[in-house]
Amino acid sequence: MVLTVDVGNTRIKAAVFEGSKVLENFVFEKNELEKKIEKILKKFSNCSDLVVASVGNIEKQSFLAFEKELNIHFLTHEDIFPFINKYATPKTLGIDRMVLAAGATLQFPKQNRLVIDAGTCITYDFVDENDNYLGGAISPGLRLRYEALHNYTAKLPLLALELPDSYIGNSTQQAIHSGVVNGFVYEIDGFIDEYSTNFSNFIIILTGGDAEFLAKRLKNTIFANSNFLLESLNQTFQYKIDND
Ligand SMILES: Nc1ncnc2c1ncn2[C@@H]1O[C@H](COP(=O)(O)OP(=O)(O)O)[C@@H](O)[C@H]1O
Ligand SMILES: CC(C)(COP(=O)(O)O)[C@@H](O)C(=O)NCCC(=O)O
Ligand SMILES: [K+]
Repeated sequence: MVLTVDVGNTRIKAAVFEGSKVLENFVFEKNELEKKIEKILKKFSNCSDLVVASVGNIEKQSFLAFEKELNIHFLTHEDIFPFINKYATPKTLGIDRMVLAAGATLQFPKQNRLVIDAGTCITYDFVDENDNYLGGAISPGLRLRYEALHNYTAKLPLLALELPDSYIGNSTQQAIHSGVVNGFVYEIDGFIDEYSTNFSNFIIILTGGDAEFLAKRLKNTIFANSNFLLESLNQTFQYKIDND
């Protein structure tokens, strides 16, 4: 059994895998890390490996307490990945993006793949049919857009996510909802259109905390898989064992 842990900038997501099958999923806050992992390992005492991808401010040291119980694999860009990394700054590429690209490469062979992760940030990652990782884009996520408008202005309130009535917002609140939610959806549809113009035979994978919300609202039909990062983490680990 393998315990996978994804430390994002908002929350921690974890899952226990038996082979390629998910046994259970968990979501928790950063300050609950040790307590939650302890609890998971008590329930799934057959876990032999803990695999972590962290882009949050949690480092390897936070997991060393569990070293007696299982093997810790804290992934970095120095690990082995199934794609050719063409990013101009491979050392600064987020490990979450590397894991997503690895999962896309392994799960969808011989085709162009675009992974969109709508989390704290929206990340776009493109791996072509020859398994070259080319890069993508980073932009503010849904929650971050609401917070940025409030934090960097004097007059804009902090609003909770709400569907806008129209693209023409007729009040401050509606204008913010339209700008944030419609802007978010238009951006993603715009990127998908751009990729579609330039590449054929490509698959789109949508994941992250806002994936379900988004999938229903995009012009382009794509299926969301909120668990894609954790599944990819499990696959990246299996790939590492097979190829090390
Ligand atoms: N319970 C929740 N707590 C925080 N964010 C949530 C929650 N449910 C949905 N979200 C949405 O998920 C996004 C964060 O996604 P997530 O994948 O958890 O981020 P990260 O991987 O960067 O930590 C936010 O933009 C927010 O709109
Ligand atoms: C872009 C990110 C902040 C996204 O983080 P997330 O939204 O998943 O919490 C993360 O992938 C990161 O820190 N990347 C480093 C820069 C890069 O990928 O080029
Ligand atoms: K992301």
